[in-house]
Amino acid sequence: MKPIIVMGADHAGWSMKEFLKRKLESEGYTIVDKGTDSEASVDSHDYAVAVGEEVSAAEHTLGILVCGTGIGMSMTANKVSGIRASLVSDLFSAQMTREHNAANVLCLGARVIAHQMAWEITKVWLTAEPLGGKYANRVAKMMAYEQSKMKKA
Ligand SMILES: O=C[C@H](O)[C@H](O)[C@H](O)COP(=O)(O)O
Repeated sequence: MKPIIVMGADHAGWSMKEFLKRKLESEGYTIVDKGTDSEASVDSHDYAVAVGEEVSAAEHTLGILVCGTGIGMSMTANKVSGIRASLVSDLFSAQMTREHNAANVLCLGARVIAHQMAWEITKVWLTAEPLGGKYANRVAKMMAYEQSKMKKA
């Protein structure tokens, strides 16, 4: 079963988000678009939180965030509990971040890579699956640390 894809972008990433959304819809994915809807200047933070919270709350859901570099999106999304967001610019990392790190949000930089490269990365990222075993144990440690900090707060 294909995951639901929650997407978000700031003004710098809007065009790439729209491109990827069309591609994903043509491949049969269901998209939840959290905006933005134009190239008017906005703050990436708002979209990273909106996508992160939805991915964190819902089963069988993955997120894709696009800003100029992908950096602001990834930094902010990783503040949301349950989110493992990774900024990816190459195909090997796209595969590894799913297989080894079980990333649940993909961040892309529209001022760093071309639209077509973003689509190639997205396809690899969505095809790769977390490998489990020692990798799952490492991800579990990561999430246990987050949970321990939340309890103290
Ligand atoms: O990490 C942040 C992103 O790259 C933003 O897309 C970028 O900072 C936006 O810059 P500006 O508001 O100057 O277009």
